[in-house]
Amino acid sequence: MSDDNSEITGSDDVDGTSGFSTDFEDADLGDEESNQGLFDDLLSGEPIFENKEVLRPSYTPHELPHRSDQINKMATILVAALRGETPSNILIYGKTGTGKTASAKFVSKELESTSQKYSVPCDVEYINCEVTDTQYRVLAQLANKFIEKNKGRIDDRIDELESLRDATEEYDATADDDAHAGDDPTDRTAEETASDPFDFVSSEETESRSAVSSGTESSAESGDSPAETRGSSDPASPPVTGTEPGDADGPGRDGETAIDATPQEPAHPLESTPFGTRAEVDDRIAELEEDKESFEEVPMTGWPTDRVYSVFFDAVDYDERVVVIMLDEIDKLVEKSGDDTLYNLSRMNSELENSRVSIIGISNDLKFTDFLDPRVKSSLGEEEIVFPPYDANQLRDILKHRSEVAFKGNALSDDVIPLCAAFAAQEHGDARRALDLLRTAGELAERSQAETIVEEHVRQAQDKIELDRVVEVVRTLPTQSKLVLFAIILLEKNGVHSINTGEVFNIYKRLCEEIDADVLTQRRVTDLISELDMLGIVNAVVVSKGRYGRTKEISLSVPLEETEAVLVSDSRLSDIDDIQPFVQARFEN
Ligand SMILES: Nc1ncnc2c1ncn2[C@@H]1O[C@H](COP(=O)(O)OP(=O)(O)OP(=O)(O)O)[C@@H](O)[C@H]1O
Repeated sequence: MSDDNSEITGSDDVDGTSGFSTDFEDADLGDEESNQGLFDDLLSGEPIFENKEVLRPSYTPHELPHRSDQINKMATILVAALRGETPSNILIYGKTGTGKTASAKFVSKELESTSQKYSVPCDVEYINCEVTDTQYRVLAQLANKFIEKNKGRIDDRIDELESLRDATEEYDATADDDAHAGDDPTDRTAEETASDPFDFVSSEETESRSAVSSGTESSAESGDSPAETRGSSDPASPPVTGTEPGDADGPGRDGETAIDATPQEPAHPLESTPFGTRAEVDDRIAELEEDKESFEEVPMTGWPTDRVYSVFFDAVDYDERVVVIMLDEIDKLVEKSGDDTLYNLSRMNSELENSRVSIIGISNDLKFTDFLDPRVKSSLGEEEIVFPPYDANQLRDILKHRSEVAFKGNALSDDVIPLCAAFAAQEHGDARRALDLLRTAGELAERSQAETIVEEHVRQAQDKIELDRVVEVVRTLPTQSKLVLFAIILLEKNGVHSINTGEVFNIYKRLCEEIDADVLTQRRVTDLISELDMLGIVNAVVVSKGRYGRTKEISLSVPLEETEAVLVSDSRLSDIDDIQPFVQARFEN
């Protein structure tokens, strides 16, 4: 057995790059000799980053400079939820990277934590409609989230009720014992309390016993019966269960327990609860178990939408609470599947009995409400908050805040942040782009083992990000557009300048034949060239040829080799072999 272990240990050694060694001696030797320092050099350079994660889009910052107006406005509207009222619906607009999602998430986090602090039930649910883009999926996702929350709450309640039942059982058993024993309960109480003052159960037992003494013996004198004692208290005040305060079946337990449970008159566990007997507690537990069983999760496809809606509706209305539903990229939902979801969500409040729903819609597209039913439009846009683009100075502040945590002390030269901010400000004031630039510049500096990030790294980062964008756009083009682009690339590669549509079409046709693709008409190919122009991949300008009319002159606006490499990585286009002679043959014709 120990041999086996030594083998495993030896082979698991991270330094053992020469392969598996079977005993410790080999492994030790391997440490020295087989390690060729692949990672050592990289590790030895002073790392530029202190914490790179804070520059990633997934990181939610604790501070959002230049967004306090928008954040305060959101908070002013949503505070209604903490008062148990329904907040107005909110529409948030702004271009990409202007901090809409980050601000909305920040506010909702605050809202949820404050609601917990003051025990006001309020739930916020976030949905990204770019991913969840049909009514079915939105409702199903919401239904399942609320079912999960409901189950969690039911479990908590059951736990509390079980503790209450146990405490009652114990209390009753003790009451019986004492009634038969005829001891002096007061003496025993004192002894037990002294023996372990911090033991909750024993002290509760103690209290129970003294309660028995006062409830049975002394009450005979005072005329109080235990039932009367119980009944006399406020039904809304808390049970003495020893469990954490929660939302069992009546709020506001804490202080009152302390006041009620005087040493002389310790409370019966069911006092101040809506339950008269242990059996009633058991019935309530059974009822909750049944509720829990009755929730049926919605499958991700297959049900009629009205069934999904009704499950969602019941799940939301199961509890008294305010629900805030945050629909990010809401325009994508409307674009893909119309405004039915928003219509259904916005009319829910008139039918809900226990809960209230409020919607926050977030969109990049200022015009999407033009496509909404007027009723949905007015209900959704009760409040509108605009997120303007950041200017270069604001981006500078944002980057400064983040860079303090992200980088080592002297890793940034002075001109880096202003340059990143300036580049991103040109791109419609996009904070995401600014952060990407800064992170990529840092990575490039780290890769070249530089000690500081300088202006040149930022410029390289700008080129790299641009190229990454191009690669992504080209990679996801439909095959026909790829063929048109390939034709343009082949022409450029062969030194053809001022390429016209006819030339592109001829090469395109040959490429289609080569890979057995349908050949589109020249008019359609012209449209595809215009689309490539709009994506910034080619530049197509209309030039007048005098009496020969007008024609389009096309040139590539992206790096040729990298773009070609992306195209041939497509399995269909990679079938085109020996491209060079093929194009030349075309020109010799
Ligand atoms: N004021 C700010 N302070 C710090 N970071 C910010 C600020 N505004 C935006 N960011 C950061 O910029 C990035 C983009 O922000 P966010 O996702 O909130 O933009 P958005 O407006 O929702 O964009 P999109 O519409 O593309 O989703 C995130 O990493 C975010 O943390």
